[in-house]
Amino acid sequence: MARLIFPDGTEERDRAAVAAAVAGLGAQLRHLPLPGGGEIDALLGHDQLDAAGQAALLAAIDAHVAGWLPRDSYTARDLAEFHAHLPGLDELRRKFASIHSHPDDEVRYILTGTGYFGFVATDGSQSLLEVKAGDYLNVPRGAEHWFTLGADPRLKAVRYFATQQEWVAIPSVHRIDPALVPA
Ligand SMILES: CSCCC(=O)/C(O)=C/O
Ligand SMILES: [Fe+2]
Ligand code: NI
Repeated sequence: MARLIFPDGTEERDRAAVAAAVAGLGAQLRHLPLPGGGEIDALLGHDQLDAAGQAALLAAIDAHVAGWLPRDSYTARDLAEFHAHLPGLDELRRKFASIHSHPDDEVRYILTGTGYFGFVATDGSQSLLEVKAGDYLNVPRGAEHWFTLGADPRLKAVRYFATQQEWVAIPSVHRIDPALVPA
């Protein structure tokens, strides 16, 4: 389950407290465990799926989230796959690991792996949310945040787009608190 990490090294692991803190940041965190076994597990086991595999995984997740994420709440979705041999991984890491916002809600459903979403509160304080499989996060348009992968860069997430069909970022004047930058 998600945990919040603060610059002083303290953490919050209580599920309700983490969700409340994320809500206080203007985002929404929910948890929907993935269905076990069968086709999904086999697909999640591949670091990089081909187009047919990606389509099959997205279709399976569509069915899984149908009651949770109404189809009319997004116009497009795609599968983000990160792993150590992903071409351009370092550039992607740099792109995501600078504070930015989006003109569209940033809606992510984590399928496998571990990732970190950083947030800037209105008072300027920063915190890091660790997310894993089954975590659903909605960062509303305009909310300042960043994203980093863990030491093991493997992560798969479905990205849902409410309006534009692609990733657009608006840079922030803020810089990440050094205490929240991985050593
Ligand atoms: C977990 S999906 C990749 C990260 C991303 O799309 C984004 O905008 C992070 O802030
Ligand atoms: Fe983002
Ligand atoms: Ni700001």
